[in-house]
Amino acid sequence: MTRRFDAVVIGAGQAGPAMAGRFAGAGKSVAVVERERVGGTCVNVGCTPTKTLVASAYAAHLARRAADYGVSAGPVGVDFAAVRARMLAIVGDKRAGLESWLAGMPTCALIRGHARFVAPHAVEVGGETLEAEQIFINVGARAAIPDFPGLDRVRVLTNTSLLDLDALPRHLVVVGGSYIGLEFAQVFRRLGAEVTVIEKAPRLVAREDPDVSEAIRAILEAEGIAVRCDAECIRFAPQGTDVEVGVDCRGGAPTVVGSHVLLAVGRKPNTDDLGLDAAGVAVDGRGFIVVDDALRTSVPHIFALGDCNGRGAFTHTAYNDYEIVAANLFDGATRKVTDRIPAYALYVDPPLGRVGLSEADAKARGHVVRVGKRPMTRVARAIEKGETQGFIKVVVDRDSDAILGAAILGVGGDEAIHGVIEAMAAGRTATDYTRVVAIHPTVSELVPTVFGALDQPC
Ligand SMILES: Cc1cc2nc3c(=O)[nH]c(=O)nc-3n(C[C@H](O)[C@H](O)[C@H](O)COP(=O)(O)OP(=O)(O)OC[C@H]3O[C@@H](n4cnc5c(N)ncnc54)[C@H](O)[C@@H]3O)c2cc1C
Ligand SMILES: NC(=O)c1ccc[n+]([C@@H]2O[C@H](COP(=O)([O-])OP(=O)(O)OC[C@H]3O[C@@H](n4cnc5c(N)ncnc54)[C@H](O)[C@@H]3O)[C@@H](O)[C@H]2O)c1
Repeated sequence: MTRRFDAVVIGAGQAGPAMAGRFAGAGKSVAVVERERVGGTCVNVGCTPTKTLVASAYAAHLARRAADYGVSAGPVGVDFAAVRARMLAIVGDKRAGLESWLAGMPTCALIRGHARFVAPHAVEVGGETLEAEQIFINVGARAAIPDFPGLDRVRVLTNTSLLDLDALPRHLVVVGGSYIGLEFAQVFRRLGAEVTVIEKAPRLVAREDPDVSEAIRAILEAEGIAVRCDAECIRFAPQGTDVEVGVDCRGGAPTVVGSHVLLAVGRKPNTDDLGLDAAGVAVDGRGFIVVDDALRTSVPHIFALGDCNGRGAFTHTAYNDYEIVAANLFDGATRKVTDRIPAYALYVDPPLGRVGLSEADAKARGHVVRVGKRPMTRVARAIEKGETQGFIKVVVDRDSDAILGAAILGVGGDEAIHGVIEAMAAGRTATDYTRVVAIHPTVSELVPTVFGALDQPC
């Protein structure tokens, strides 16, 4: 059987449902094909569940520190089943909300199953062919599982299967010390597990400046997380019911034994089983769909949005991909993905808010930079809250006074960074920022001060 639509959207992640909504809102027919769960990675196994866990872990951490605030809370216990139940309830609500939103659109059909191209204008789902004028690929990514020696002899977890555990691991070994690895590492440590992080690079979150990496490492180690960097030749072997991880670091023991292992070494686009050849859609060497500045693939009526195009790996970048494509198709705009200023947060606690270039990247691109930095120990709000780890750092182009980037590692850093994001989006200079009158007492109020104290020792 063949059904015809104005548009077919493959994947109900962060861009697809919104795109379907735009078509349906314009009275056009649209099919959304989803092979797993509506809401994709973010809602089901990414942002939403992890941030509920971060919240539970924070509550446990603060309860243990209650005496610091003059509060006696008694012994702190963690009910892992209740933590999970809270997580599942919030995830379930969010997914159900999206499902009912899609179901409420009269010209939108949600079709369950795996979609595969059979021609440039046609995909097949469960024996049925769906034809459309335009096709939008929003298939996301999954955990990369490299072919480590011994992997076939042990059980390892990914961000997806870790969420299925119904008991707290005794000792979680996290391979990969970046976003996914570090968020889970701190969560499980705070919930009561022993945790070791193993990272191949010489430092954690190595795409950040060294001072950021060092501060994050210090925060995690202070909570009892063991960190092993420079780990070459990861290999696995069973040891009873435990798993031995060979690490070959420059220093320290050559193996770490844990009850559970999480692999968090990057993501792989879900493009290998999509029949892209049948449509003539080109991918790069890592399987990401090649797109132009307007997110068109090598086939003009097919667009790729979200993690599968390699232009971003965040929920807000996937959604922004939708905004760009929709504005260009429906509103006559000429928006481009290269206009996007990179911004993101790492949800360790305290969080790292980031925008634009790091100091190292700015220098590598030839900027002569001025840097402003202030530790959280000198931020009134952080002192009052009793959470003084981290710092505010801004990077400015010496010649143009342009704001190049910022990092706020500290309490409220994920929110306070938005002042800088918005200033950069509005094209404001560092001098402009020094004239902002911010609310006292906030972490944000120190950002103008930092811009006004460039090149000064912190
Ligand atoms: C543990 C974790 C935590 C994260 N935390 C954050 C965070 O705090 N903030 C943030 O911004 N980002 C976070 N991310 C990243 C974020 O989840 C992704 O960037 C985002 O979900 C990408 O959205 P997407 O629409 O591109 O793809 P996805 O959300 O992955 O959706 C793709 C959908 O396509 C479906 N699909 C795939 N192939 C097919 C097919 N052939 N046929 C039919 N359906 C198909 C999949 O089942 C899936 O539902 C996190 C990711 C992880 C793993
Ligand atoms: N807060 C957020 O917004 C958030 C949270 C989680 C995930 N995400 C998204 O998910 C994506 C994937 O996250 P990720 O942390 O899996 O990937 P990543 O690419 O950010 O980091 C992978 C880490 O694993 C290390 N690594 C690679 N091979 C290794 C090996 N053999 N042994 C030890 N370490 C090794 C890398 O050096 C790197 O530090 C991120 O790029 C991010 O966009 C975002």
